Amino acid sequence: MGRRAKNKQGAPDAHELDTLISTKKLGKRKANDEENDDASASRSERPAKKSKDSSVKKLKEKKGTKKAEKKPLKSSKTKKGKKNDDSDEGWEDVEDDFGLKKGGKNTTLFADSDEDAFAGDLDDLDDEFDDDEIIRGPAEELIFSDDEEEEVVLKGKTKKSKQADRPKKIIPTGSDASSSDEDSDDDEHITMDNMEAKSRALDAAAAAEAEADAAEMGEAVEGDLDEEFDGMDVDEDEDAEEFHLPTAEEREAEKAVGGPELHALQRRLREVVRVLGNFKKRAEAGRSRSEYIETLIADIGNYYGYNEYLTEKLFYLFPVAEAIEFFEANEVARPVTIRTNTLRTRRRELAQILVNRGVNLEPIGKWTKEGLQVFESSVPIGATPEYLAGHYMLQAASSFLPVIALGPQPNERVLDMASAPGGKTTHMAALMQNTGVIFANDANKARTKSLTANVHRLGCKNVVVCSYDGREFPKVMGGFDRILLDAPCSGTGVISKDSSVKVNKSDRDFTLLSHLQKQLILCAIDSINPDSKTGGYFVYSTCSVTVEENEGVVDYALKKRPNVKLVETGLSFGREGFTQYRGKTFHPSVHMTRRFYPHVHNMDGFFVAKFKVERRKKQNKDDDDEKDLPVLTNAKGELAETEEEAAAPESLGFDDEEDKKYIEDGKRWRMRNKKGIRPPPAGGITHHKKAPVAESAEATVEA
Ligand SMILES: C[S@@+](CC[C@H](N)C(=O)[O-])C[C@H]1O[C@@H](n2cnc3c(N)ncnc32)[C@H](O)[C@@H]1O
Repeated sequence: MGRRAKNKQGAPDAHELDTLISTKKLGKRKANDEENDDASASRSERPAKKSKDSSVKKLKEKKGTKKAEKKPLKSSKTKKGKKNDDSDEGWEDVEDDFGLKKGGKNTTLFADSDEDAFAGDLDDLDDEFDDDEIIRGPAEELIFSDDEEEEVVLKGKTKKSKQADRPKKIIPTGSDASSSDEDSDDDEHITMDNMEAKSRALDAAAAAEAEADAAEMGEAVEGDLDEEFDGMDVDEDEDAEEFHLPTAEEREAEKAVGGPELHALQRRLREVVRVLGNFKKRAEAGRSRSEYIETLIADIGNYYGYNEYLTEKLFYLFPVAEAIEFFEANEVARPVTIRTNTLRTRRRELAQILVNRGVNLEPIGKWTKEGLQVFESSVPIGATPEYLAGHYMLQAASSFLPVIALGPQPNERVLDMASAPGGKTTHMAALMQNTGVIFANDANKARTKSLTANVHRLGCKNVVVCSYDGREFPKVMGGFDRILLDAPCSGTGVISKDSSVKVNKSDRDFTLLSHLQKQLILCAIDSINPDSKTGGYFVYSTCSVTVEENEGVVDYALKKRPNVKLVETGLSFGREGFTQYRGKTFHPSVHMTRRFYPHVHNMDGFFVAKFKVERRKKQNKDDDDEKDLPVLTNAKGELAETEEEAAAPESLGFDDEEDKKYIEDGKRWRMRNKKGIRPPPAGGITHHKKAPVAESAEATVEA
């Protein structure tokens, strides 16, 4: 059995993953769909509701058994914390659309996490990520349905809980690999005594697993499809009716009547994967591999509700069997994780308090000293007193990674070029122990509201919030020791959070986004001080898994800026970036970039690249690239004659004349605030130049 399959996140049928796309697994999807009226455009092509097949029934039985096995929170402290709770209360669903039932009223606890990595299609930016709702959210209690199916009522629609069982740990661990149905063992519960030991054990297992995973990935990517499938336990029912791959005409006819019947679609998916596993042996005479692939892509799109364009784009990232795992993982919510705000508390103390409140949690693993994974909670995790006091941030595990890779140091000057709502900014502030300065920028002014709120809530005192189009840098500011560009992207890594991505991205979106990303990456590189004594590092990240938004952008930067090189991210897990992809070849050092996947690491799809920026050498006048370089300016926005001049730290000095009025304004402010004196305006009130903000992210893309 492929180890990747074993380590998949704890979907209700995760323990059955030794069969790659078993009937049960496909059945689960069907069950979800039948009960979720959220039909997307492409899903409208799907067949109308049908009665549940036997596989779904089997799945239900299984789930019922697992529910019965589920144990209540154990610690006495927990019980104490739950004294007013119903015994069946607990964590219902950790998706972004947490469902709450109270007195028949349906409410949504979280609009989204603090982190909200997705920001691709710049049209959803204003509303999607505003976490005010989290801050103000009613402290209602989750009511755990007694129903065997664990259905929750969400916004007037019935939806099956995707988190019926306790989710698996983030990144594959030894315990995951050997996990059976009993993944909610009592001894997995954290206590203050076992926390450190458990963390160490987890870390050792995770490191070993990550290593094995990387090795396996190497084999899988290079391996022939036939080999990939040969060892797999793909259903092979000898008695089953012989499988016939439909012809193009037959598929057209099928489409005309609303697509294939669901059961037939499931079977066809299975069969095509099986055939592709050993094409020579299993293929129908006279049919080509590309016919099978074409059918499979269309069927995956149809089954999981993606448009064909995106299905194909994502499909080719993986060997066939693994692609199915990826699509399947996008149907399951990722675990809820929180980041301890070390400016306010310690992880140990936070864990203790939350355990007392009835939260079942564990450290995420060795790779983070701040992260905790929440398994269950009898209190709303986004409305505890500790949350409100800024002791933690609700933050996807993947979002820790670029900050860890960047490693900002105390007293540095740092730029977070696209920072709202501030998950990573506040993390950096904590690592810098509130020293130095972080310019937290975001082009979308509306989004800086939640950014500012988070900065205040978490007690970050070294953050300056600003709102420029990132492409204005280094014209507005430069000379940074480190920069993070967590770029606007398509969000293909966070489909489990935002399924609209499945249908709302076109070829044009990807072209425009990667163009914007390429512009931003050059501006970020040019804003680094190559002479930084402590840094000179830049991290590029996205919550997308497509190559054109990741390796394609990184490779472009390497070509355009010979003064930068990729360095190791320092992250202990993650797959290597592609150096070759569908006919494209990237710089060999691109292997140092890291990819993270939901089906492998049990976290959102993510990409991280770390660069070291060196001083630029004089460019050859005949260099064709020269004309593509942006106009060089120094930190004051003046045209710089040379690259050295543009990058020179001296250019960052204050211009006394220009700053005089700002200094005077500041003095008057202090007088007024301290003594209540209303100072006369000296030369009138100075209006700071309005920040040039990108009209909107959408406009940026449309441009
Ligand atoms: C992936 S999100 C950032 C998430 C953030 N780093 C965090 O951890 O909370 C990308 C951000 O880029 C911003 N953005 C879009 N276009 C931009 C541009 N041209 N310049 C700067 N920011 C931009 C969006 O408003 C969005 O907030």
